[in-house]
Amino acid sequence: MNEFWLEILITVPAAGIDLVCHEMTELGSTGITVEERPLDTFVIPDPDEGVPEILTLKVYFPPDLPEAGLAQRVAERLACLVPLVPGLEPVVPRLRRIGAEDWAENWKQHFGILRIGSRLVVRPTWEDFQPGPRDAVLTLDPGMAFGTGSHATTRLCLEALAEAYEACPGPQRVLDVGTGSGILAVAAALLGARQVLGCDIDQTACQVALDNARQNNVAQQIAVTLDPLESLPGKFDMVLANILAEENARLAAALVSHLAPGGVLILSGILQEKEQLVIDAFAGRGLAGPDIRRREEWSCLCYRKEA
Ligand SMILES: C[S@@+](CC[C@H](N)C(=O)[O-])C[C@H]1O[C@@H](n2cnc3c(N)ncnc32)[C@H](O)[C@@H]1O
Repeated sequence: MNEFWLEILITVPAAGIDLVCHEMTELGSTGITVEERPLDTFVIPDPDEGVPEILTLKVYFPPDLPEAGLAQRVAERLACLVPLVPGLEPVVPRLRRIGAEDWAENWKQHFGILRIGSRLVVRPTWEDFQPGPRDAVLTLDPGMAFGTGSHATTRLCLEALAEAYEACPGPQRVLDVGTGSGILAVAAALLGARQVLGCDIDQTACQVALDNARQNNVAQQIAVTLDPLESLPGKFDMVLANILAEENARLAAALVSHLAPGGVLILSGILQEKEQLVIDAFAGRGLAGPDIRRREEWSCLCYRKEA
């Protein structure tokens, strides 16, 4: 692994982003980010949201590239683009070294041991933890799928799920729609579910969920499928869906039809401003609730199907 990277900041008119990225890649850059466009795989970009006219690119070069003259070469490439990109300024950018650990390790600081309710503990693989006698420890190495527990939507689901298992016995048959990393499915199995079915539209997520089930020794209780919710057989004592508000609303009939009488429905991934959209979609479907939990800008709605 490289010990450091070379980082250059360039301000670029929005219309010139593609051309500048192309030139920087030609110069040897192996990574570029746009500061004003943070990538959040969970929030669909708002098509009405205007893009700023001027954007800041952070361009990363590997250290084996000759450092001397790199900023000058970048300026020359920018100068070539000036006739094509009105407003582009071919200044010699400042170059700085950043430690590789900034990338590879720093994010781990934001993902530590998480205790949820009286028994559930989410532990990243690199953290040591001495469990108490009643602790259900979920060990997770975030793969290429959503769900570490640190996102508010997952956290809200985990809290609602853990609460459902405060009563004994907790839900025995569980359906996790949009299982992602499998974090909710694994949590349910560790807390006592006998049968958990996770489904996802993403094949990588299904694989990661299975890996996490194996890592936590609950693979026997968990099945994962790519099949769409509408085609899944069975009724469940708990249905979890950490998907977007619009998707929860679209799937309302199918989600409720998979609930056994008295079953618990936990809906997450709902921006607070979209709460009413989901409440309206689930009204008149024989459900009591919702109990609403909120964290940051997110809401989680919990219902119980009438027995
Ligand atoms: C926000 S992630 C949630 C992951 C995990 N359950 C958690 O709570 O952290 C949403 C997941 O739902 C999946 N998804 C979105 N729409 C879906 C649908 N209609 N059916 C099944 N999975 C869906 C996505 O592929 C993604 O893995």
